[in-house]
Amino acid sequence: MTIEYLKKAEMTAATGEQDVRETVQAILDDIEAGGEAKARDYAAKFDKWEGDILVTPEAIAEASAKVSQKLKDDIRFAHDHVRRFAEAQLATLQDTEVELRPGLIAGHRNIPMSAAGCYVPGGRYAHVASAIMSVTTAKTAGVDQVVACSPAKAGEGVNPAILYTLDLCGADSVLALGGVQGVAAMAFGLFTGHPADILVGPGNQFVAEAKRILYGRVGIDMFAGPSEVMVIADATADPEIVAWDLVGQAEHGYNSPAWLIALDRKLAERVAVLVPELIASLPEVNQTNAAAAWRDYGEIALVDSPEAGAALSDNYASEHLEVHCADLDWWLKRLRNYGSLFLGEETTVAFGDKTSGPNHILPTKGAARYTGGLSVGKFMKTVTWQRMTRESTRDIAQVTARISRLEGMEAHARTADVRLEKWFPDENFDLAAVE
Ligand SMILES: NC(=O)C1=CN([C@@H]2O[C@H](COP(=O)(O)OP(=O)(O)OC[C@H]3O[C@@H](n4cnc5c(N)ncnc54)[C@H](O)[C@@H]3O)[C@@H](O)[C@H]2O)C=CC1
Ligand SMILES: O=C(O)[C@@H](O)CS(=O)(=O)O
Ligand SMILES: [Zn+2]
Repeated sequence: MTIEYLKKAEMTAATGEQDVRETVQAILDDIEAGGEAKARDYAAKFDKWEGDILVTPEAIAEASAKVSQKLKDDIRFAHDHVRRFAEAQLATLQDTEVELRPGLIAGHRNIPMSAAGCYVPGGRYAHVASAIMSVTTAKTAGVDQVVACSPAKAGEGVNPAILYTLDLCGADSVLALGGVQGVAAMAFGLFTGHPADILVGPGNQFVAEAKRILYGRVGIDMFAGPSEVMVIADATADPEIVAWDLVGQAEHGYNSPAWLIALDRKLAERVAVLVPELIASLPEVNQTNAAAAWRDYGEIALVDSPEAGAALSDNYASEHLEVHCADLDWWLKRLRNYGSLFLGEETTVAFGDKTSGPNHILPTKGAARYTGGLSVGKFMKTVTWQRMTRESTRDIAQVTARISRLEGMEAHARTADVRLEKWFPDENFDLAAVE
């Protein structure tokens, strides 16, 4: 198996991690000590926003009135797919119970969390689709209190289309806060009195790191940082479509990796020429983002077999993975590590990002090795229960007492002894530790 890099990235997803960690920890400590006033200070400092933090129903109505009917229809179109996909996933989460031995019944229940905090990014772009992805999924799962936050722009507030969307999807409250201050406010219940049980949603490196640091005190969906795309393409692929799909995600920001694994040299060389040309054709902000991302994080690797391509792809565990190859079924079966998979050139990451249905809040920085993206299951706790008849305790209590004594846990053993004494007074049991 050989891998030849036609373009190798200078930077990896881990570049600059330590600086971000220190910045984020300092802001979190400050807000934990200083509460709402400190959160306001950071909104003023980073986003120049000094207006209301808790968005009022009147402000939401006013913002919604500014959104055109055509855009409302498009948002509803996307929302309908995301909600129906989430409902289909919910239907697969079944409670269960089983009789493990006569009289011993054990089960599990899926219980939605009570409060969720949904981060909706808004620094560079107006992430309307992210609002749909998190809030709709939380509400479909049955979360009672859904608090959303999104950065406000100086003099304008939160983007009107995002406010309309959050309201449509069922957010219970909305905070005009972004970055670490938004994440902290949702975790600590500032402005709403509803501290989040789980924080979800994508964001830049500061947002993703804030969630990571808070994990443990609250649940998080996953590490959903700067967007990544990988395309695996063979000689059957259209180089222009491949190149656009790489550029399509590189525009997210200067630190968004776009990787190509090519099974054909001609295709790889053509894409290498096309990508900078396509980037140059973009509007200025998008061009600046994508050019930096491609320069520092872009890669083109040439491999000599599908197996080598699949193995390399699994190492990267990309957030988004597109396959433009013959025999898509082989790839579907073989690939293991990705946030979301797009099979064939008829689909593309942007379709998934905006409208098609499966969630776009997905693991980055290799987290796809151990988790998938956001789904109703992330808002659920699968908790277990058990009950037993007195008769069934006879065997369980004896084994429990013996294992507990072997472990040196005498009080555990006595909780078994006491039951056997009370419920089977005429019987003798061997309750000593077994060596
Ligand atoms: N993994 C996923 O599923 C997805 C990831 N994304 C990613 O979300 C990100 C969105 O990023 P942005 O546009 O920046 O919006 P954002 O809303 O995530 O971040 C903006 C906030 O960052 C904070 N900030 C900016 N500079 C800072 C600094 N020097 N120190 C501390 N805080 C600072 C500000 O408070 C600002 O409100 C992109 O990286 C995109 O790729 C977007 C959608 C899905
Ligand atoms: O990383 C992601 O999932 C993004 O590509 C989603 S969006 O383009 O911001 O909608
Ligand atoms: Zn995208």
